[in-house]
Amino acid sequence: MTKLSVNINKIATLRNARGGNVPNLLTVAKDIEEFGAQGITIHPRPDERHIRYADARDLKNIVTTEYNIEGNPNQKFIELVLAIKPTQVTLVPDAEDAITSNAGWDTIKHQDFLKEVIQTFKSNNIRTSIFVDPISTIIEHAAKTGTDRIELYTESYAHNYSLATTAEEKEAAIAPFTKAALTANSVGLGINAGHDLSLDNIRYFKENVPNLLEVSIGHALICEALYLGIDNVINMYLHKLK
Ligand SMILES: CC(=O)[C@@H](O)[C@H](O)COP(=O)(O)O
Ligand SMILES: NCC(=O)COP(=O)(O)O
Repeated sequence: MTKLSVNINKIATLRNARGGNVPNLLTVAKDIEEFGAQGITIHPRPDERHIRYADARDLKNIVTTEYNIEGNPNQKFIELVLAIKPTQVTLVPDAEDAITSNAGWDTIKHQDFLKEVIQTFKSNNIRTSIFVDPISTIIEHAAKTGTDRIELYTESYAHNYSLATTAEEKEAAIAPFTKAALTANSVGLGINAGHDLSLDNIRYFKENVPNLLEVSIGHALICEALYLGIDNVINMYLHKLK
């Protein structure tokens, strides 16, 4: 089974637009779990443009499914995660001014740093995942950091799949991810995935990525919910992820 973790960054973006508390992030998180999602993901960014550090702490008392916190492990982020102790921390190497996450880790260059941070989290009983591109050597070196899982950065799949008009083009879009998953399986890493996954592309991804444990989905899911309703959309994802 592949778990669906809903990224609620965009709910916080909407709330922050008016400076008040509408929509209420905690209520939405609770409802998302009630609608069947098996996890809540947040990605607090240093400028707190959507999720605030206080939200991350408040959610700890609300989330009863898997709580996944993503971010670049600077000192402030590490302290936040250690204070909250979520189910999982996902390390993402994003620049402070990045509009959104735009690359995976270089697990060769940052091997020592990743080892140290991952050890810190794991010794606090927090599952670790690191965000990576679907490249075999990167994944083999990810295993050497001691991380429990990797999160495959799926932007290129989503982009190429959206342009594909033939079976061959769809196969070309997914091929690096199938190969990456086989590598991850062979070195004992659990596999998560995320970024730009959507109702359009999720089923083909799930069908072609062996042992996919979890997907975190935010941007597309919230956009789809504008037309279809969030309870309905969550159920559609759960159906496609069976
Ligand atoms: C790690 C990742 O892939 C991201 O998708 C991220 O969590 C989304 O962040 P934004 O909502 O800030 O674009
Ligand atoms: N880790 C990916 C995530 O949480 C959501 O990414 P997106 O669906 O907002 O692109």
